[in-house]
This record gives sequence, C-alpha cells and structure tokens, in this order.
Amino acid sequence: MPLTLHNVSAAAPDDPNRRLLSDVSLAFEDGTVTLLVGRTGSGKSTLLQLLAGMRPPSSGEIRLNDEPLWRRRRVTQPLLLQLGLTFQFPEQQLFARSVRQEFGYSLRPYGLTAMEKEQRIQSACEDLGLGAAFDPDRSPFALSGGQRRRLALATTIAASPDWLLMDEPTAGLESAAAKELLRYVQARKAAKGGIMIATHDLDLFLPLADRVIVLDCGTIAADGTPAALCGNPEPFVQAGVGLPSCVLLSHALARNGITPIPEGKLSPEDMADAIAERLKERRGVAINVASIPAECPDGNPESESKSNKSELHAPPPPQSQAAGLSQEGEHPPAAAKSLWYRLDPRTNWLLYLFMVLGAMLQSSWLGLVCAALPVAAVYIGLSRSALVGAVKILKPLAWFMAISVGLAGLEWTASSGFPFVGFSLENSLATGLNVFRLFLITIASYWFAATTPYGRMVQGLAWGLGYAKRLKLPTDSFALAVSLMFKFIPMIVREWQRFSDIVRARGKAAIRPGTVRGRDMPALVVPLLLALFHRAEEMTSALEMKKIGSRTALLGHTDSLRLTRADGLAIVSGILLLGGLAALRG
Ligand SMILES: Nc1ncnc2c1ncn2[C@@H]1O[C@H](COP(=O)(O)OP(=O)(O)OP(=O)(O)O)[C@@H](O)[C@H]1O
Repeated sequence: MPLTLHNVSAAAPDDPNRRLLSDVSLAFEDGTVTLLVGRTGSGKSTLLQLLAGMRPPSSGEIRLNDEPLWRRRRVTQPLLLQLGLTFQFPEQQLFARSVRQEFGYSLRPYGLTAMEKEQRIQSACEDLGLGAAFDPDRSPFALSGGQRRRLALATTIAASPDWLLMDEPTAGLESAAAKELLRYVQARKAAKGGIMIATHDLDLFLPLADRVIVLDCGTIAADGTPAALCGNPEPFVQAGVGLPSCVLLSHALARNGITPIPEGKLSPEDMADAIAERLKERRGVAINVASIPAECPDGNPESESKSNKSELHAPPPPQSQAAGLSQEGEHPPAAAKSLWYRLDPRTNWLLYLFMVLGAMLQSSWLGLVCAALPVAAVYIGLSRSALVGAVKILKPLAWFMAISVGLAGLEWTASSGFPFVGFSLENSLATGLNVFRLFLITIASYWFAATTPYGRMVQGLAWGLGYAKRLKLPTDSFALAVSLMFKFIPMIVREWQRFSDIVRARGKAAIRPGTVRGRDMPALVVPLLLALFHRAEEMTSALEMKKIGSRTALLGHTDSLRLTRADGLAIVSGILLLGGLAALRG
C-alpha cells in the first residue's frame, strides 16, 4: 500500500504566494523507514502534515493505496485510520483524567473491543518501555515530563497505523527511552506500511533507515540510502544538516592514515568492528601516512576541500526560512501590504482607543451599530490569516452572546404554585446591548493585535507612557500588563490552530481542516489552556526579568517611530468619527 506524492506543493496559510513545499514527487513503499532531514524551517513538518492528511496540498496529488487522499476538501475516515502522526512536543496533547482514557481517545475511531484495546495499550506501553512503571488509572499529569512524552507517542503507536509519521520523536527523550523507540521502529519495519521520521538526530536513526530524504527550502535536495549519502555527504552539508558522526569519524581516521570505513557501516558497533579490522590490517601492512593528504577524507583532495568550503560557506537561510525563525509576531505577514500594517504604532494605538471609546460611549442600539461601522471598516485589507484568526475568536464569542442574550430574557414566575417560564424581550435586549459592546471591543482589540507587531506596539506605548512617567505615574506595571495582553491575543489563535490539528490527527475526524468536532473539545481545550498558562507564566517572567534588568528596557526605544501623511489622515478621520459617535450619544 504505497503512499505517493505527485508534484505536490504547499503554500503558507497566511500567504498563498509563499511556498513551503515546491513540486515534490515521492513514493513510499511498504516496509521502509524513511528519514526526513533538513535544517529548521526546511519543510519537514509540513511534508509530514500533508502525508497525514492534516492539510491539503495547494497543488498536486497525494495518494494512498492508489486512492486520492483528498476528496471534496476532506480525507475519508478509512484512509485517516491508516495514517498516524505524532507531533513535536507530543506531551502537550495530553488532556484526560487517566492514562487509560488518554489511550481510549486515540483508539476510539478504531472501534476495538475492550479486550483488544487493553492489549493494544499493554503492547504500546511495553514497546516504549513504559511497562511496569505504568498504572493505566493514574493521571497522565502525575507522570514525569519524559514519561508523558512517551505516553503521548504510545497513544499513536497503540492505534497501529499503517503509516507512522513521527515529527522529532526523540527531542527531549532520555537516551534509554530513545533506544526503546529505536527498537520499536526496528521491530515494526516488517509490518505493512512504513515509518517516516522527521529528525535532526541523524546519528540515532541513520543505522536503521532505508532511505534518507534531504529537504532544503521546501524542495528535495537529495534522496538515497544512508550508505549512498554517507559516501557522498555533500547534500547534508549543502542543506545545513551537518555531517553524521560516521562520516566525521571516517574522515578523521583517513587523516590518521586509516583507510575510510566501508560504506554502510553506520552504527557505532559496525564502525568499531570496521576500525578493529583496519587496525589488524595495519599491523600487517605498513601504511605510509605521509602519502595521504592531511585534508583528504577519501583520497580525493578535491572532494574534501569542496565539502569544507560548503560547510564554511553554507548558503544563507532562504527568506522563507528567515521568516520562520523570526520572533513571533515581530513582522507583519509578507502579504500584508494594506495601510493598517504600514501605519505608525501610535496611530494604531489611537485608532484602537477611538474604536473602544466610540463603542463605550453608546447606550442605544443605533449608536452601537454606528460604532460597529468603523470597526468593520478597519478589517478591509487585512491578510487572509488575520481574517481567519478573527473568525476563530469571534465565532465562540458570537455563540456566547447569543446564549447570554437568550438566558437573560428568561423569567421565572410561580403563578398558582406552578413554576412558569416566561421571556422578557426588554431584559434580553438590555443584556444584548452590553454583550454587543464587548463584542465590538474584542473585534477592535484583535484588529490592533493583528496589525501591530508586538515590538512596535510596545514602542508606541512607550512613547505615550514617557509623558505619564514625567508626571510620576506608575507606568511600568501598566506597560507590563498591556504588553502581555496584546502578545497573548495572536498567541491564542496560533495555539488553537496547533491543538486543533492535534485533535484532528488523534480523533481521525473526516472534517475540513480548521474545524473541530464538539466531542473533541475537551481534548482541545484542556491542553490549549495548559499551554497558554505555561506561555503566560514564561512571558511574565521574561518581561519581569527585563524590567528588573533595566527600568526602560521593557518599554524599548522610540527612535524608529515616524508619523507620515497617511498617519495624519488616519488620526484626523478617527477623531472625526469619534466626535460623530460622541454627538450621537448626546
Ligand atoms: N501555519 C504556518 N503559517 C505560516 N508559515 C508556516 C506555517 N507552518 C510552517 N510555516 C513555515 O513553513 C516553513 C517550514 O516549516 P516546517 O515546520 O515544515 O519546517 P521544519 O523543517 O519542520 O522545521 P523544524 O525542524 O524547525 O521543525 C517555515 O518557514 C515556517 O515558518
């Protein structure tokens, strides 16, 4: 049952013109272990997610057992059941009250009997060396970090998918646990389907891999057996992966006059045997060390100097990758050409405050509808990803609004001893007015967070607070709270996206990407909240540290702030609109 990609490309969700993968054609055969290697941001996770049916390709086709994976923007459940994806930091996906329930969630789509489930759990725990230490009724949160990581991997392994796709499975695993995983991969090789591992840990996985695919800027830079690539390791160097230890050792031995280790000796044990063999030969034959050039690994001075050169002059990371490495939220998306992204942050602050004040001032529905118009207008020209993020935040808020308005209208009366439920439109509308105001303020806040990179936001704030400081007002704590709040809003959207991908992969729901089933909500919300608490804690400490280090560091520098004509126009329009809204209230 081969898994194939034909001319597959993938675009960035926030910019259809930015390609994360370009024209990739690959075929994966049963019984193979394939490594995906490449520097960070080269597209390994993107490729795994495409193969797992997590996101559709922007062009090209993916087929499993000769059937197209995607039909009408969905992957059918029978195909999804054959694919198992483990994410980076898998321990963050845990949510259930017990280890057994955690497995239960991952196994539910497979319709197994209770006994089959129990066997799968036992076997997956043993496979990952969790056996004896593991009580299925224990809370997963009572486990150590490494055990949680293994448990999360075990939940996918227990489902026994034909194609097991693992993203950095050994990151953060202790060496013994990594060896258990290695043993599992080795043992599973004979089963139907195959295994794909995106990894930076070449040394660990090379000896058992059948194939290595080197990715560079979303394209296939090399595709071959480990032995062939170690024999000609230039693609590793070109793609910024670095040379595996077996190649480095071979080079070092050659420099010391020991003939390079034959191809295919990739594990420490095999290399040790080969070295012992060479040393035995050496005792018999006197080797003229001086005849081997000092810089030459394989007797070919050209290849070494070439490889050294490329190591020293590795190509700079491509733009797309540089973007991937940049600070979260520090740069607007590439597609972001609209006016809002180009304004000075002080203008964005003012427009945001005008929108909030405009909404706060209104006490009638007519006033609120008028206040909603400029809030809607500023969304014109936002990038696609910003709009998608806004919908994600606003949808649950709209539900909350509808439910609150409905509940607020309910009236309980006890006439003739019977409880009677009535409905007061007046009460309902009064609540609706307040909730709608909150809705507008949230939309305005999201607009501000989406259009103003965090660093610029802080600069704008610093400028304003500079004046407050002169009046001896306590500005630092205020700055800290505001900075945290605005850094947090886009982070919620990103984390929601990440965890909704994880529950889709675990729950095997044949639904469109970006949607989540009601029954998957606990598996989404619990890890999401935990991750957000964790991030909030980290951010608060980091910002506090900055504050302690220097009272002004938190607020940053304001030298790069420049007001342009467009800023002037935007501010004047904002003031006029606010004046109009204030008059409306009067
Ligand atoms: N949801 C997204 N929106 C925009 N860009 C994205 C998104 N996901 C990934 N990218 C970009 O796609 C490129 C490839 O990312 P990917 O995660 O596939 O790389 P990787 O090789 O797995 O990196 P690593 O080794 O760090 O995990 C990066 O430049 C990244 O910034």
